[in-house]
Amino acid sequence: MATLLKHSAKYALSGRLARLGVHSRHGGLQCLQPRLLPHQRSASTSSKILVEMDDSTGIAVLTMKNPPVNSLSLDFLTEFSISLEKLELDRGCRGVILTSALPKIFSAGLDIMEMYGKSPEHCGEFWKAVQEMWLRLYGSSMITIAAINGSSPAGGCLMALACDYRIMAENPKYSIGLNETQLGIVAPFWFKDTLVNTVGNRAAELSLQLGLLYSAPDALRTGLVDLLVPEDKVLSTASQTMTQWLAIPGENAIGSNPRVSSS
Ligand SMILES: CCCCC/C=C/C(=O)SCCNC(=O)CCNC(=O)[C@H](O)C(C)(C)COP(=O)(O)OP(=O)(O)OC[C@H]1O[C@@H](n2cnc3c(N)ncnc32)[C@H](O)[C@@H]1OP(=O)(O)O
Repeated sequence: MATLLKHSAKYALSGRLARLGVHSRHGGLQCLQPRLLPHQRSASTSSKILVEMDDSTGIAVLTMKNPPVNSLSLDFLTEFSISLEKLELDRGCRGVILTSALPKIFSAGLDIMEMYGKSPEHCGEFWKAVQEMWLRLYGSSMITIAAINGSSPAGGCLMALACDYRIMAENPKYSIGLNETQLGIVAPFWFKDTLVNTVGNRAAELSLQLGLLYSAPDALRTGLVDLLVPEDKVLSTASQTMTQWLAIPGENAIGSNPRVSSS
């Protein structure tokens, strides 16, 4: 089941890339264009996502840049999933760091404008894109680390939860959590499951029923994030942590993850 999830998530979107006509030097699909530095390459794969890949380390940094708050619109989610799929198909890429280009905000969650006054067809497409984003991240065969450099409510929190490890800026003004209840909506079961897998049953129950948004220190206490660091160290710490994870022999860091190995 675990392997199935990994593989189905990995290949579910490959048809979309093929339709976009993006091909690679491996005979598969192209990840990124070459850059001037010999050991690195980098490309802005879309208007809302910047992907910087370091060939020498196998680490890619995926930076969300969808002002004003990195809300997860249909366009954004589509670009996000395509960017992640390109990295998944790049044999040289072993780890992805997810972060934000915007000051004070990681992601404001689902784009509220996508959910009101839209046709059922549009809502269906939007919801499918939300699920694809989650499947891509949660089922990734790469190590994924969220470098949370700002607030991250609701769907933004889900994105972070879908990563293997979460490092947050230790700014007490930043908040994170699945606060859907406070918005008058119920988080879908797979939002809940992702939270339970991270913080455990009781903390997840309280968190979801009360729609709690945690300050960065409280998020660390409850296990919602794994590490707090000064704001200007979030990305560098994520890189160091990734290097440590990638040094685990074989694919053991992925294979030892209970969400993957026990299902
Ligand atoms: C149908 C079932 C769905 C179940 C699951 C749902 C999951 C979700 O993710 S629902 C979305 C939940 N997200 C939120 O409720 C976040 C709301 N936003 C905020 O809390 C704050 O905006 C902030 C903490 C993210 C940032 O605060 P601040 O820096 O003070 O910025 P502003 O509040 O002034 O916002 C700037 C600008 O951005 C617009 N905006 C904020 N959030 C969203 C969003 N989620 N979608 C679309 N647009 C958003 C906000 O309206 C402002 O716009 P302007 O007034 O035009 O400047």
